[in-house]
Amino acid sequence: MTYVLGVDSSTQSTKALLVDAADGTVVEQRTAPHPAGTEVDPRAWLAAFDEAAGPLLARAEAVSVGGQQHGMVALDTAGEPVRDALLWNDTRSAQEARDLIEELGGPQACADVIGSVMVASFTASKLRWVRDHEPEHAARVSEVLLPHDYVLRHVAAPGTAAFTDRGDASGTGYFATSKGEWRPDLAAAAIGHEVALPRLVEPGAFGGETSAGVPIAGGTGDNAAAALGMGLEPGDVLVSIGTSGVASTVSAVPVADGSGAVTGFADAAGGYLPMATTINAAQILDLQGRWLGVDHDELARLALAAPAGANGVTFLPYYGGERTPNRPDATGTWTGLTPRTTREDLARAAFEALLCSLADAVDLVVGSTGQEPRRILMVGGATRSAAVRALAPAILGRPVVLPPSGEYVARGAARQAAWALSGALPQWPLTGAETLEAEPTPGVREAYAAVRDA
Ligand SMILES: Nc1ncnc2c1ncn2[C@@H]1O[C@H](COP(=O)(O)OP(=O)(O)O)[C@@H](O)[C@H]1O
Ligand SMILES: O=C(CO)[C@@H](O)[C@H](O)COP(=O)(O)O
Repeated sequence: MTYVLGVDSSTQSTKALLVDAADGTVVEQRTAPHPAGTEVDPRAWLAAFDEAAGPLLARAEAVSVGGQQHGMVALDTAGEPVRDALLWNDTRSAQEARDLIEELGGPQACADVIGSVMVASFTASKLRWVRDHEPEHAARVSEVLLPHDYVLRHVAAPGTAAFTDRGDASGTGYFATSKGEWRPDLAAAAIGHEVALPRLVEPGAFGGETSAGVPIAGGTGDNAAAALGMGLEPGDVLVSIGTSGVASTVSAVPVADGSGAVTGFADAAGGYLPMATTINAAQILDLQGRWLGVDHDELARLALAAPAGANGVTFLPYYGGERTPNRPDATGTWTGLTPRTTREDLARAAFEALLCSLADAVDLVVGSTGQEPRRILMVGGATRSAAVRALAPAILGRPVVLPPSGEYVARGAARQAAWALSGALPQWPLTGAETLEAEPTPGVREAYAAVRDA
């Protein structure tokens, strides 16, 4: 048996899968939590890697990591963090994103250069924020990595120079996505001086090895890894409901959407990954459960006991600011509350708001391709909820393919490692997927849209 190790270093936790390289069967699985917040000491991710993946590494013949995109890991000359990492869901750099867009010549020019219109999530805007608000930290920044690059360097033998891939690089704001090249001048313009950037590893190649000689693939961003893990094909739309809500698809040609609705990232296989991302997703349900004093199962039961439309209760779930639509300073807005509103209505409204927000993201991605999707697939932690599974096809207005419960980012990282090991992208069957169907409830989306557009 040849085993490969795939790791997802995502927003809330590290998930490690030891996988049979021949067919993708998961042999062992471990996780470790990450600290909460949008500003995190990145060394916590290294400890989480050691806890979750460390015990599996000795049995693997290759390893790779998919990581939360965009996070700014700013290091000094000794390779130590200058400050805590600012994550993709930290919106403090919204003005800096606008400034950088203007310096590039406006939204379309920005999309033409980097593939996307920058938002607060992008690494470059965070570098600019540090330059303008923490000049003493900015002056000490000598190298900038993304979360997965930082984890991979920890996994690699001491002295290995950091490496990354074009998928994750395309979310920085200083990478020319359609050309596949760093733009070190844009990184320097963001932070105020030149900084070292990780070496780019080609799709399906190794970038280094561990002290024990286990080869390490280039890794990638978590959404590019999920596309690999799901075997996404053109025409498929993947909806991921984790900390972020994501609608993504794969494309052979780059996207440059000057409206900013769809980001034109690269994927991990040499193509592109048009995406729309929300900042508020699974945690809408976490918060609602806390407010109602119930766990996830009870929240789902309450929601399914209320009628579609939650008796007129609707809300915009933009609690942490939002990115799709681009409202970094937004907060949550509830409407339709009356003396007759029940706990069931409140629970139902949470699922409907989450799914309406995701339906908006799906529409944007579908609109960018101009084609009705071949399949809509759904993954991520919140798909464990019976109410998400029941209401998703009704609100998305289409059947939804649900693969067996699993960690598809980590599976994608494992597939990347197996690719580099064998020299060919292995075909791993995805068996046991279920198709979820329900009568569409367009009225729910109309009510949500009315509040969103008010
Ligand atoms: N049964 C459930 N119902 C709803 N949400 C759930 C359930 N189980 C887990 N979650 C949520 O899923 C989220 C974690 O999903 P995950 O895809 O691992 O996120 P990330 O990759 O962003 O770290 C958490 O917010 C968690 O509360
Ligand atoms: O910012 C984005 C995509 O642009 C997010 O999708 C992050 O990549 C975090 O992902 P999760 O931890 O929620 O999976």
